[in-house]
Amino acid sequence: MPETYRVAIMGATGAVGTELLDLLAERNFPVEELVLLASPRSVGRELTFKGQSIKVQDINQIDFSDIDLVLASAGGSVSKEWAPKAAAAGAIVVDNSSAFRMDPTVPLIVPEVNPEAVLEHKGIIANPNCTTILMGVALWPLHQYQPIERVVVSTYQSASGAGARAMEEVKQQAQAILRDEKPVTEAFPYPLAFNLFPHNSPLDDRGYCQEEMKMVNETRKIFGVSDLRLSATCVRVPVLRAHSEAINIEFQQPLAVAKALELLHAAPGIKVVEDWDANYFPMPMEASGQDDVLVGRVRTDLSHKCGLELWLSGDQIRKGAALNAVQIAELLVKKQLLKSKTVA
Ligand SMILES: NC(=O)C1=CN([C@@H]2O[C@H](COP(=O)(O)OP(=O)(O)OC[C@H]3O[C@@H](n4cnc5c(N)ncnc54)[C@H](OP(=O)(O)O)[C@@H]3O)[C@@H](O)[C@H]2O)C=CC1
Ligand SMILES: N[C@@H](CC(=O)OP(=O)(O)O)C(=O)O
Repeated sequence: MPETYRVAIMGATGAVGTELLDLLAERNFPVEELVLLASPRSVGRELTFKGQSIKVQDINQIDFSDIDLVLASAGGSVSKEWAPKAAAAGAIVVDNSSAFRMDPTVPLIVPEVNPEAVLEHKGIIANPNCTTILMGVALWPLHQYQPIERVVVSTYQSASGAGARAMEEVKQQAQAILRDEKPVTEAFPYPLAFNLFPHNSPLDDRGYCQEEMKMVNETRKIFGVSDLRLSATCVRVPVLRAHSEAINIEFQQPLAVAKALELLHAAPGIKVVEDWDANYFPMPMEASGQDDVLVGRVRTDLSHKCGLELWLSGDQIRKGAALNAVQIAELLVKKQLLKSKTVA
């Protein structure tokens, strides 16, 4: 009999949490028992897993020594409090928040890039930032063949990055504006419908916001290149659940477009989408719901002899968050690092 596991989802009612629930079912993850956790607001609410209704529980009432795997997706402060407790009780925590990503003792993993880092875990594994995951999947096969010197990336990020409430807000704003009413803004600082603005995370004194510096620092850690030169500009756009990115890459030596396409076609987690005659390239509407990162519009940078440019769209909630976390959990199973505890 294959081993089965007691799995807890922290933040089960959120945008990422509900996707985790769907993915565990869809990918037939070997679940023995599923424990759903959210804020006190949601205790008693029922969610469905494989046709079975499961009640959301209070995190304070859970004994983590009964749990084998925790998929944490309830924000940084909840993870900071609960992930170390769960790990100390013997569970492995795959944490979606940014709380532990840059901790040198915590592996930061994109399974298509650095799956072997799973072997170094000490109870907590961090899931990278969504824009970072999507870019990493696309850049890694190119970097393996021709080392990257420098990256300049501009992002076009969906409302889903700010959670389920923000997705609802952008829909409500669109309806209000179409009725000639003033849009309500709560999740975001400004109206997002029919608008865009630089990413709404705090700025540092050099003019970079947190999201932009996550792309720099997390990519360096995942690629194992501590001095990789990378500059990002992150922008929130009125799209529901897929992020797009325009990426300019400078390699050590020139990389032909045909070779780059060959590498991208062969790489895991990528679907090349381009029809130049039809001016058809990756679109967030088509990326939504897909597991693969859609990559296309690969062209030579006319301004630099070692430059290449590409465009991508990827589902922020899926590969940008929940799918990457479930793939890390699958790696733990495959490498026999996840142990099923005997519960009295
Ligand atoms: N690349 C990545 O890995 C990504 C990571 N994330 C991370 O995942 C987190 C969740 O994102 P998302 O699903 O979009 O956000 P949502 O706002 O949609 O969901 C938040 C979830 O956390 C729960 N929660 C809030 N406060 C507490 C608490 N005090 N105790 C227990 N549960 C709590 C909420 O429960 P309730 O419904 O009861 O309020 C809800 O289930 C983010 O904060 C971020 O850290 C998000 C996107 C990408
Ligand atoms: N990157 C998300 C926000 C987020 O959840 O990021 P992180 O997981 O790094 O906290 C966005 O689009 O805004």
